[in-house]
Amino acid sequence: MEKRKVDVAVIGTGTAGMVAYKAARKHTENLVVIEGDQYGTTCARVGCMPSKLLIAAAEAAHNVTGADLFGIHAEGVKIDGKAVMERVRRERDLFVGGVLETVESFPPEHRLKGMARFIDDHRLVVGGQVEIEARSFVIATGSRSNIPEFLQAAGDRLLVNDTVFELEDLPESVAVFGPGIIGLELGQALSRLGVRIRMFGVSGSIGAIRDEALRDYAQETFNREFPLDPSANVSAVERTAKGVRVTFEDEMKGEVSEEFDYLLAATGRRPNVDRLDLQNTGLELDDRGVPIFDHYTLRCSKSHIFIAGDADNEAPVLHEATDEGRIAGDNAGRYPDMRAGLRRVPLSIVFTDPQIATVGLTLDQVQERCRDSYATGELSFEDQGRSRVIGKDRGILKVYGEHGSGLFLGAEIFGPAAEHIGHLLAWAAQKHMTVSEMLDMPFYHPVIEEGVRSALRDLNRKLNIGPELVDRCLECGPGA
Ligand SMILES: Cc1cc2nc3c(=O)[nH]c(=O)nc-3n(C[C@H](O)[C@H](O)[C@H](O)COP(=O)(O)OP(=O)(O)OC[C@H]3O[C@@H](n4cnc5c(N)ncnc54)[C@H](O)[C@@H]3O)c2cc1C
Ligand SMILES: NC(=O)c1ccc[n+]([C@@H]2O[C@H](COP(=O)([O-])OP(=O)(O)OC[C@H]3O[C@@H](n4cnc5c(N)ncnc54)[C@H](O)[C@@H]3O)[C@@H](O)[C@H]2O)c1
Repeated sequence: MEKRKVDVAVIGTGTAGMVAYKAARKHTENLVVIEGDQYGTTCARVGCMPSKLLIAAAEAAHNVTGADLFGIHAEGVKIDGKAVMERVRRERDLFVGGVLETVESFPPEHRLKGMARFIDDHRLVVGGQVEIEARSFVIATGSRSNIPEFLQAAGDRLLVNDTVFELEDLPESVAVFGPGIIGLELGQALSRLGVRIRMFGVSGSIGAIRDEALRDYAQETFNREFPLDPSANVSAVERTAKGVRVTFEDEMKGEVSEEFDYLLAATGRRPNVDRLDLQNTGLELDDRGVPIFDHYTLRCSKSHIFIAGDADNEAPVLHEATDEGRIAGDNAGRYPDMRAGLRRVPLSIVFTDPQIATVGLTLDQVQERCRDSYATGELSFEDQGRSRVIGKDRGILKVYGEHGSGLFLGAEIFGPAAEHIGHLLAWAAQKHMTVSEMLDMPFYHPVIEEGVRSALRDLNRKLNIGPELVDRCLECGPGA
């Protein structure tokens, strides 16, 4: 077996791994970045980018078919499924191409292909052929779909995010399992592109929404477009000659069987740490087998091993993978000297319509931190001026603030432009602004952000800080 000795070994050449490699390389030229599968990253190849491309096509279709609201009737709308999927792949390949160029810019002696596993605290075997001894490591192995056993009965008609974008044409029908982030984004997009879908959940959860009222409202909203049961009772999944048959309990009809072309499993993801043979290291693991690590240094236990991205199972989104890769790579490079890295205010956005966004502390974290010492401001987008003008008037915004200090703590949104409002609120939370300070900022008219102002005013009133809330605010302009 070939043996190599390096300062730093980065395991995984996804987003976190590539950023970690670049950060570590500022400290040493004797390093290696390992990839066990394809280059190109989950985000570009089978995640963020192709899913957003499919959603963009769905939005275009929805804008046409929804134009009736404005008195505009588009006749004979035709969705060309092959063209839709071709564009998704064409644009996706451009994003992947950009990543591949970056990987190819790394010196060949720094790149290694093969699955890595630990044989002890300082040594890896890669692809069964190369032994790497390193002073420090970064685990950046990402995550993969977690598919419950009973869904495997769908056989070759079982889709996950790795395979769905490879479909040549849009199918006629898809059973979507998991009304989480992936299921909602892809399921709604498929539905808007004319695919018959039905969505099944187990735990009552919808897209990680914490607030019960918001969750119920979201369920009702999605149910206007496609059937979604977040607590479905599914008794069987079978492969049939045509596709997949799902047997489930319908509230009105009792036991029902429905046939679909495909079954899409969007039932959560698991970190890729189970194939690293971590038992050969001295790392302390949590109950999911993920190394215990420090949030600011990304150091696992008191070791020379760091972890970043989806592998650590903390905040499996792209900008966190990037931040964590930078911190972990820098610390692996400078080890045993270490630095606490910048961790940003949590921000999550789900690209459904209406969108879902969570900012700062979640409702349960607010309750844990403040007990009864917090208040919730609220706004319904149903009578928000700009939202009504553009016909995007479904939604609720909830904002949380602390009694006494008047600090803005966090927010949950199911509504229009949540991707933008989420950023606005995240920036305010990271700057530790009080609700009053946020209300001192300018608000144009007529914009959706005026709804944010209304929610903040409601919050300040409930915190006994703000001015009295008036029913019809004249200075706000009509509909604000
Ligand atoms: C459908 C979908 C849509 C998404 N949409 C969004 C979005 O809109 N916005 C957002 O912020 N996030 C989104 N995400 C999440 C985002 O894609 C991930 O958080 C991010 O890509 C994680 O990056 P990573 O570097 O941790 O993992 P990856 O990019 O998966 O990289 C891990 C790499 O490690 C390799 N590897 C694994 N094990 C080994 C081993 N033992 N040896 C060697 N190599 C190994 C893998 O092959 C892989 O290349 C989405 C995810 C999915 C699935
Ligand atoms: N816009 C974005 O930022 C974006 C988009 C997609 C994915 N992601 C990331 O990917 C991660 C994984 O997404 P995900 O949607 O797979 O996971 P998720 O945890 O968001 O949702 C999984 C859903 O599947 C349900 N479920 C579990 N077992 C089931 C079963 N047997 N039958 C039916 N439903 C079942 C769960 O109750 C949950 O609702 C997310 O946490 C997110 O961080 C982010």
